[in-house]
Amino acid sequence: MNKDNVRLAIAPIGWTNDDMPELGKENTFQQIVSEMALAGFSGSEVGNKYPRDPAVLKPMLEIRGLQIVNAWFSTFFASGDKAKTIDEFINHRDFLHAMGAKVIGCSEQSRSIQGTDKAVLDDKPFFSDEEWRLTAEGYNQLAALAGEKGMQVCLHHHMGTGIQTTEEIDRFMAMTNDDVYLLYDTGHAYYSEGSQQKMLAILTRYLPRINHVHLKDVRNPVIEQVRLEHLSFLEGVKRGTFTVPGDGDIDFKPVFAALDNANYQGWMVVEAEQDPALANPFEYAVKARRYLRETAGI
Ligand SMILES: O=C1C[C@@H](O)[C@H](O)[C@@H](O)C1=O
Ligand SMILES: [Co+2]
Repeated sequence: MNKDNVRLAIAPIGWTNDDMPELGKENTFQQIVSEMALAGFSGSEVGNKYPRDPAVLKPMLEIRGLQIVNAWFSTFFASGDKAKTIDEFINHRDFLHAMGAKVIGCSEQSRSIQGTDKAVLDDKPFFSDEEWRLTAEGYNQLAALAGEKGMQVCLHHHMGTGIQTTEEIDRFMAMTNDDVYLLYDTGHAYYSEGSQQKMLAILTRYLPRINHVHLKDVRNPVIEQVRLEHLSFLEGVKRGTFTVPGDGDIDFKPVFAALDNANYQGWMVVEAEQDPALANPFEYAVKARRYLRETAGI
């Protein structure tokens, strides 16, 4: 891939998991960011151990050659919580803007089962026409608010939510304006659609509107356990659904080729939540960095 176009970040979720704070609670903020830098990454997303004051956070990252590239934001438009979502979004946008980030990755969490004990492959929500209307209208407004600061908003399609499958991503992208972008997450696309081919089809269809990429690999045998035992998303994570690129069953070469051919300019973020007691986060960060050097040439 063209090194001038793409930069590499890693998410803290391998060290401390925001969805299950008991995973990695012993890992400190300073350890996390030091290990990210030592593994050879130049960006990070934001985790629950990070100081939220830009005046404190920025110098602690800068001294390690790191910058904040995005932070997760949950929206609740479909369930009618527009005013609260917009209020919180403005605070979040201003924090990310102060940190120098350019994109704001959001996930529509109305009726989401991602953090519950429901079976992720059986019980996901499906939005009504009215819920779709509210969601699209909300995201169009978020894009305008992001634009006020020269930033862009993107939707993180996610397992267990109303915007998970190819059809749902298609509907979301069709109903929103062109300044609403897609955060493409390889792991969630593969997990939802069950094949490399369908995972790639989402990527190639939306390349011009993808402005942020999460690189997650998956372990097919664990997804099979989730299916057969009707497990929740989080139970799957604890059993090892996800791992770093190159360590699981996804072939990332066509992902890199498609992004490169489309002249993708932006961040690619290694995001591989697993139990840090079973998968040492520093070891896996180094493994991911080596794989990206060898396979993507970056
Ligand atoms: O971007 C993400 C953030 C996490 O909190 C989430 O559950 C994970 O799977 C993900 O893709
Ligand atoms: Co992600």
